[in-house]
Amino acid sequence: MQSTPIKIGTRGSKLALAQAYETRQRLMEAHGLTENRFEIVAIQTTGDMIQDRPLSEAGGKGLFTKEIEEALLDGRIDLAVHSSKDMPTYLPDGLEMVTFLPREDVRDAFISRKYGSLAEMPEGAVVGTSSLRRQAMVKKIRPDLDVVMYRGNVQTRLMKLEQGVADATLLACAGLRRLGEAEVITSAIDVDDFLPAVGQGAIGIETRVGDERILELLGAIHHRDTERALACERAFLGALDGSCRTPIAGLARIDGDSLTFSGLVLMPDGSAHFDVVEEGAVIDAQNIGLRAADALRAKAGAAFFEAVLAASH
Ligand SMILES: NCc1[nH]cc(CCC(=O)O)c1CC(=O)O
Repeated sequence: MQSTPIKIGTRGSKLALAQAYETRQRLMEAHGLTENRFEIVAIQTTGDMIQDRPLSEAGGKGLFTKEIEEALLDGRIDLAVHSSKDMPTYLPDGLEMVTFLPREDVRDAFISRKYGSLAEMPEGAVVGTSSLRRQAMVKKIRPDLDVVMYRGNVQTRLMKLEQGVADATLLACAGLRRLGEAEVITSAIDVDDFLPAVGQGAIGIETRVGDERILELLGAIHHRDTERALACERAFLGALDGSCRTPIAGLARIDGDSLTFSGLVLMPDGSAHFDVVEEGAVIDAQNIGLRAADALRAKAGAAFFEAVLAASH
């Protein structure tokens, strides 16, 4: 391997850095390196700077990736480590995300000092979240609970809980585990009760198209089944909604050669929802996601999607 360090780009949040370190660790182990040949480059993004309003109002998902993608295209970094969940459906020309690390726990975590689960919360108790999907899912299951929306990274959201802004919050189990904070999880919610976001728990690595040197390096840490699950989930999301103003959930589960995808769209207030299940061969992952999107669109109708967008403004 050459001697100039390979530059790993990432956002600067604690979680993003933990994911970049995990990637470096896996690369060093997979290639039997004893000496660090990687430099981690933290890049501040527009999304990190906006703290005063919901991101869905500020223009959606690309906000956390633009500056990192510019660095990748400029050659200031060689690869970018992302939470797949935060990645836009379509990437800029010249970039691709084809490498995935083994997926962490995909479930959402219920976190509270007062109650053991959503079901145990009394009427009128407050759930704080910054995700439209979680808001809608909570309202779907428990219309009698209050949901307050607030922004901030994982640490900020946990702090708001301590300050009593909410009685409970929901966060991805994966992020908490990667931060070494799994002990704050009161209970992990079964995916059949609370479908995760597309890409939840999966670290994706973005690279320049055709950068064989880097792609070959990454081949050693790539996890095939995670790639296929993500291909399915991202096809589903892309076919339904490129923005993040629609509460959408989706999860592909792989068992041997077969893949089962479950998808869900909801009204932000949880008052209506439509779900879909599609199965097929793993090699057909992307088509299964597209089929699920078609089926869901047919079931829900165009008026439903218009109503969702009108309600999430
Ligand atoms: N939107 C923020 C974000 N992006 C990725 C994760 C957690 C890790 C993951 O889902 O892979 C989180 C925080 C959360 O949802 O709790």
